[in-house]
Amino acid sequence: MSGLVVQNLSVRLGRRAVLDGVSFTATKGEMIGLVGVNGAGKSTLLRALVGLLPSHGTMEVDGVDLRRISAGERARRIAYLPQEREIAWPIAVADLVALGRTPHRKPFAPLAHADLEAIDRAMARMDVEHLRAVPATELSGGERARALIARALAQEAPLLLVDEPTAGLDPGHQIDLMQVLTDLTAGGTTVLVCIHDLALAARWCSRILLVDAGTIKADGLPEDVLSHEMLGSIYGITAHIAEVDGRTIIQPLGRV
Ligand SMILES: Nc1ncnc2c1ncn2[C@@H]1O[C@H](COP(=O)(O)OP(=O)(O)OP(=O)(O)O)[C@@H](O)[C@H]1O
Repeated sequence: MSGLVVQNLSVRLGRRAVLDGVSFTATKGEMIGLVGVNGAGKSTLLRALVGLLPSHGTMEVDGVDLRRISAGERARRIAYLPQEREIAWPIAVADLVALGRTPHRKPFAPLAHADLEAIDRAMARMDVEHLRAVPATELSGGERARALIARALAQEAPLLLVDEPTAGLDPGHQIDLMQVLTDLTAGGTTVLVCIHDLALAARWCSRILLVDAGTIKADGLPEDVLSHEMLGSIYGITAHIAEVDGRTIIQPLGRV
């Protein structure tokens, strides 16, 4: 089938089963929010999908078994934004974003026209064009986050995995980013986004996977998964939940 198929995915780290029999499918053009408390296993799921962790179980993208393809082929199918925003050397923003094209290029080949277009598109989407020549080590936290997201977007892979992409972004850029991700899904990209901001998750995601202690505890529409009961039992919080223009609005209020 087209899209992502995950069946019985398990990850052990040390003596712990950090992911335990995770199964779900994501069809083309879905924007799926991964929510859950700290340590639930959300980042581990993304890292297993990109092959950064040893895992067991089935992982397929568009019918292709991810375990049977090279790292380069995998990188043409999956783009990944890690949670860490560290950039250790003073690479110019345009060169950082260009790294997203690596899976599409022959070793040492110059950037092709298609690469340059993808880089420009990604920088425009993340509003970092004006920072093109700035060393990444001289960016603010939010600017650095936007440059790193642009690098992932430049990869133009059919599956985009992003770990807390809105962390550190101002409210305007948070909305811009969620709109960019939505536009990508309209073009057929499948997006998995780890997100703690339940207001953004409810407003923008077409579906929510609730990760709890390494398993998928709930999988459904935001208004079904992000209920008062779930917010109380999983997060131990109360919230104001309303509907505006057909969208679920969530405002966390306090502890249960
Ligand atoms: N190298 C490791 N060895 C053992 N346990 C690990 C290792 N790395 C992560 N873990 C554990 O795996 C669990 C899941 O971590 P993960 O980063 O996937 O959680 P998360 O849901 O993304 O959390 P957060 O919301 O805090 O980002 C945590 O309990 C963490 O302590």
